[in-house]
Amino acid sequence: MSSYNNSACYSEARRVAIFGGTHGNEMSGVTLVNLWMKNSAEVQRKRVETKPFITNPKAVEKCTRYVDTDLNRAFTPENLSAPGGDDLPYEVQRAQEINRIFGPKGSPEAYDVIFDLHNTTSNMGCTLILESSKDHFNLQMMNYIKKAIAPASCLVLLNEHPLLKYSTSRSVAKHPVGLEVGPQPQGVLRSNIFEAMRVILKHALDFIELFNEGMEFPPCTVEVFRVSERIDYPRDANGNIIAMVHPNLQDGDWEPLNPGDPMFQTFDGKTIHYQGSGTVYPTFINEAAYYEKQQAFVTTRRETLVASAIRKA
Ligand SMILES: CC(=O)N[C@@H](CC(=O)O)C(=O)O
Ligand SMILES: [Zn+2]
Repeated sequence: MSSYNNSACYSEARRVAIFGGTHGNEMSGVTLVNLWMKNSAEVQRKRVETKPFITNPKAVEKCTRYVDTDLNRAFTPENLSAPGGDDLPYEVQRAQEINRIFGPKGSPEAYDVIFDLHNTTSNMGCTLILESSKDHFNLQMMNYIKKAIAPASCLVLLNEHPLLKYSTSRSVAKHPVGLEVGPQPQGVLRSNIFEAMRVILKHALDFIELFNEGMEFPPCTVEVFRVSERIDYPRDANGNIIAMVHPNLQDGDWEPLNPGDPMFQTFDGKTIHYQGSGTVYPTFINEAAYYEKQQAFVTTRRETLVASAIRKA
C-alpha cells in the first residue's frame, strides 16, 4: 500500500538504453558508450538491464553531426513508416532500425528509459532534457539526480513546445531523457565534461534501481526551464548573418536576459537589444550545430513543476 493518496504507478523500468553518437561529433557520449559497450559493468544494476548503443555509426566514423539528415529530428511517424528501404536517407533507415530494436515508439513493447547523450558548444553545464511535464517518473528522476550531485548543479530543460519540439531518438522510449553537457567543441573530448556526464548517468541508474526495488518517492517539486522561443541571428536581405552573439550574452546560458539587455553585436559594432516582454533564461547560446537551423539561442521561462509520489505498479 502507498503512504500517499495521490501516487502515480509506473511499471518496473527494467529495459534501459544509453544512446551515444546520435550526433557523431559529440565526443563525450560517443566515448562513454563505446567504453560501456566493451565493458558494461559500470552501467548495470541488479534490477536494470542497460544497453549502451551507438545510434549513428556512420556519423561517428566521419566525426560529423550526421550523414544525410539530423537523426535527432528523424523519429516522425512519416519517417518511421516510410517505405523505400535502401533508397531512404541513411538516418531515416537508422531511425527505422532503432525503432524496431528499442520501440516501437508509443507501444507497450518499447524500452522503458532511453538516455541520449549529447554535447553542446554552449556554456550550459549539465542539462537534462525532458519532453513532457506530465511524466512523473522522469520528474522524480530529475529531483533525485539534482539532490545526488549537489553542491554541483544540473538544470532541467523542458521541450514540450508545440512548434519547437522535435522527434528525437530517445522519443521511442516510454521515458525519454536527453543529457546535454557543455561547453565542449565538436570533435573534442574534455575530461571535465566527460566526467560530469558519467556522474549524472550513475545517479540516474541508481534512481531506476531504487525504484525497481520498490522504493516509494514522495511528492516533490522540480524547477524546469521551459522552451519558449527560438531567436535567429540578425540577417540581411540575402539571408546572410550580420551580427554575432553580444559579448555580454556569450557564455551566459541560464542567466536572466531582460528587455533592453544587449543580445547581438553587428560586425560594424552596433548593439542589438533584447525586445521581449519579460525576463527569459537563454540557453544553447551560439551552439555550433544550430547555425544551419537559423538559431542563435532559445529563450526559456522558469517554472516549478509538482511531481506526484511514484511507486512501482
Ligand atoms: C547540440 C545538440 O545536438 N542538441 C540536441 C538537443 C536535444 O537532444 O534535444 C539536438 O539539437 O538534437
Ligand atoms: Zn547532439
